[in-house]
Amino acid sequence: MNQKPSFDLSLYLVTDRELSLGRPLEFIVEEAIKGGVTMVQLRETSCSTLEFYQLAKKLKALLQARNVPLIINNRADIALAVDADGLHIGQSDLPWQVARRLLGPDKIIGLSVETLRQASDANELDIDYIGISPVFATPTKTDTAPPFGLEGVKAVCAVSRHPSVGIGGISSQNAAQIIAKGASGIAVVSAISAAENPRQAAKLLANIVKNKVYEME
Ligand SMILES: Cc1ncc(COP(=O)(O)OP(=O)(O)O)c(N)n1
Ligand SMILES: Cc1ncsc1CCOP(=O)(O)O
Ligand SMILES: [Mg+2]
Repeated sequence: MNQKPSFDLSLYLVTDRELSLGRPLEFIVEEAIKGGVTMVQLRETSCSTLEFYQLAKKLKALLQARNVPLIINNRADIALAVDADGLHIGQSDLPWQVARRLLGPDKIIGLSVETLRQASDANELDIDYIGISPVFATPTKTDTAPPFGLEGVKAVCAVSRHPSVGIGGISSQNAAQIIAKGASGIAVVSAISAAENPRQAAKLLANIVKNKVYEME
């Protein structure tokens, strides 16, 4: 019998090939895992369905071998096609009930919350984690709701029964504060994908999340 895989939100890499300085996606993901990434979301904003599917298939093989869950952004069809571990949806995506019906009880479903009200409403939903979105303004995604800021993260964590990750503008400079406000982890795009050394960047972030401290180098 299948069971929902246990998952660790500590350091969640969200992919973006456009920010990866010309390096292949597999390189970024492999290096990030070596540095301590615990979850990976395939999020590619300008790519055909065929290419998205092919990337998902490649990542599934790579991540399964390393015991790291693969989450697909937005596309339940692709999550099903590659038997991914889960799906991340936002407030304007497929409704969570439909996602749950399609994927079944054993897959991980993450939902973005953009307001405190959405966070408290999410307590009634059969989802597995929430993304606090965005914590800070970020050039990586500009069509967002107003940022929560650190006090917003604290308020969301206080009302939510779900584990949470902060996302948006997170770096080694502010990661510890997000964890200190009650989030289970951080989700990052540019802090790893655009880093000169993605493995080192992931290592530093993983250490900060684990120890809740900012360390120099
Ligand atoms: C972990 C995580 N949190 C939030 C988001 C944003 O989702 P959404 O609001 O649906 O925006 P898009 O990513 O679809 O542009 C996320 N992807 N991951
Ligand atoms: C996908 C997403 N959802 C909210 S902000 C964001 C992008 C985060 O990117 P970065 O970590 O580079 O700020
Ligand atoms: Mg979405």
